[in-house]
Amino acid sequence: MTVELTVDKVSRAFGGVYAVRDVSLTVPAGELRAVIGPNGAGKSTLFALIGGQLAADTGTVALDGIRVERRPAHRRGIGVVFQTARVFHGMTAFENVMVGAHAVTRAGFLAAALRLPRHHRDERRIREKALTCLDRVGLADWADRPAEELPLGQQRSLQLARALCGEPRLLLLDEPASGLRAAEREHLATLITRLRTEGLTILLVEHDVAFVMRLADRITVLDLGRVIADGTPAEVRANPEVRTAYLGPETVRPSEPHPGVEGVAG
Ligand SMILES: Nc1ncnc2c1ncn2[C@@H]1O[C@H](COP(=O)(O)OP(=O)(O)OP(=O)(O)O)[C@@H](O)[C@H]1O
Repeated sequence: MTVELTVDKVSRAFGGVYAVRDVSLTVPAGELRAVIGPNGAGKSTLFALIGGQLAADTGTVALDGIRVERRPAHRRGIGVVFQTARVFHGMTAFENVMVGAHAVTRAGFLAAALRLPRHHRDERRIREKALTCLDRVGLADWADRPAEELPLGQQRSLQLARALCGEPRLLLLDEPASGLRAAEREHLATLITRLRTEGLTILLVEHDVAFVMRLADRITVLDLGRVIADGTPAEVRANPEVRTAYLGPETVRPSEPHPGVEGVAG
């Protein structure tokens, strides 16, 4: 089920200004790749171009060599957890995940409306799948709780469960650790690592550079819409261009560690 992601020379401009320009990257199957960069570097735009929430002006996106950039988001086989995503209020954790699972049943609306046997089979399958997804993120015991009552860390896990129910081959996580407390971050880090071990290819945008350095196999660094570095966490940490992008040219001295890029990473 693992899949390789290839982004080739993707660009997208807003009002004549490039948010993402000629970005190319390859994430081998089963890799956990982080994308970092200063504010406005183009990280969220790049994610939306890969996930299909935004159309690219030029360039291609392929999964295992099959181009998907013209497909709508729900037909790309990509699960996305957005920075701004919220759980659905007034629904239990289980029902929240059911919404994700419904997206992948094929029998669809007509079968449901006519109450065909196929619909009942599907419904049972969806319920089982939703429970499995909750279990995968450690929320099985919380299935019947109203989603909005879960602590923020568990709401994030719930969003992950919802994305997993769409049976993605690639997972895009946009700042999944933002706003979480230390213990919740730890839990999330363990969960993401486990999903990767289970065979998912994962792309992660995160401002918490320490979190990223610990988790990622490789890191791609964006600045002003372009890729300025790509390498292992150690390579990226040592890259002078990356330090300059984060701090600005005047403030960087080669011998000086940068708290964002190096200091926190130990
Ligand atoms: N819908 C839009 N309309 C106009 N400009 C946009 C739009 N989306 C993004 N931009 C611009 O594109 C550039 C890249 O934005 P983007 O949100 O992708 O960066 P980012 O790296 O995710 O930033 P942050 O870390 O602050 O979330 C910014 O200059 C932003 O103002």
